[in-house]
Amino acid sequence: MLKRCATLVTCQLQQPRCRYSSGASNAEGDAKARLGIIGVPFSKGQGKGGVEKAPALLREHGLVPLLEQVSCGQLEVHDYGDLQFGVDPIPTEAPEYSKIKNYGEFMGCNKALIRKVQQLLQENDQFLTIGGDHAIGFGSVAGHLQHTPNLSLVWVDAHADINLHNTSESGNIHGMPVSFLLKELRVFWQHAKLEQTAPVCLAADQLVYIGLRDIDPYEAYILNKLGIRAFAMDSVDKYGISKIIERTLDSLKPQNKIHVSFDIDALDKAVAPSTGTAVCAGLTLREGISVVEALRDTNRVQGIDLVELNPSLGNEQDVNTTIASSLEILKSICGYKRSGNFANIKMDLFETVKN
Ligand SMILES: NC(=[NH2+])NCCC[C@H](N)C(=O)O
Ligand SMILES: [Mn+2]
Ligand SMILES: [Mn+2]
Repeated sequence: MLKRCATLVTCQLQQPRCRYSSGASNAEGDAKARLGIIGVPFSKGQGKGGVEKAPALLREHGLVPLLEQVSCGQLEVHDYGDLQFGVDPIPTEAPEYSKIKNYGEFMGCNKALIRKVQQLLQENDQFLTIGGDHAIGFGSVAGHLQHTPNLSLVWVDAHADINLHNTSESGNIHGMPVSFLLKELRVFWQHAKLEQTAPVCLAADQLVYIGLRDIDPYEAYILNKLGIRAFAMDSVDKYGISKIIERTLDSLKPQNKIHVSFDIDALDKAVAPSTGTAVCAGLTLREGISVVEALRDTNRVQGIDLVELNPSLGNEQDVNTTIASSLEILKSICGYKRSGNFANIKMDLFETVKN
């Protein structure tokens, strides 16, 4: 019996070895891939305090060892701590920006993040940005774009976050980061001087949304006008998540690296209640995991954001549920296989049995 088991394992060694598959392959073959983590405790993109506590909380819940463990020893995780940032002045020539809440705080933080992400990519194969609210999606993706101009962005979210200063109903800048990234919308932000801080921008055809179900009217107009691919929850329900994943992968240029910006409110309230703008009828945890597994398996994911986990919202059970879901998403994107993997087992255990 045990002998058969040993044979079975030997035969199956043909299976591709486990490696941290979500990104650039490592030049030295067997060398571990490096993942750099940066915490961004920014909460000024919306009105609810508490979201700034998420990076420390995820670390307390063992984020770093967890990611090293699920990558079956193929990943070295480097935690760069939390981003330090200041406040930028509001451009005097743009009094309309004062309609946005905390523009100066937003720019101060994102400029620092743009620089930090470039450093992370010089020193690592992949990076993970932990928010904070989704306003930091601008700096994270913009920093990524300055390092790797050929980039596709998968924005997993209940919201499109593509408002402009003059279309936002709330004035909350966590509902706007995508508009700062797109080439086609730069003209609306001309006083932000983005050509100095983030000259490389994203083409609308390299953005895909998954999970949308709360889109403002002007956002719907922008998505339509720019022909942006958006798989809202009605499409997920109509076609099923596997079809949506297939269509997402088909739409990404195969030579491009991938940035996955995951807003935890993409998931259903039942599995992610502790978030500032929860919307019902979202992705199940299994659907969320399937999305990130498929992206990971392309071996092209180079940047990841996990945002909008707010431990000050809901009761203790809500917070624990939301932390657990966040960790499941991050585990899967960093290499955890639900189908199991044996790439890093000690083969000599089987040798002993055989003899
Ligand atoms: N990252 C988020 N959770 N964004 C929610 C944005 C909600 C709304 N569309 C707004 O602009 O205010
Ligand atoms: Mn968002
Ligand atoms: Mn959202």
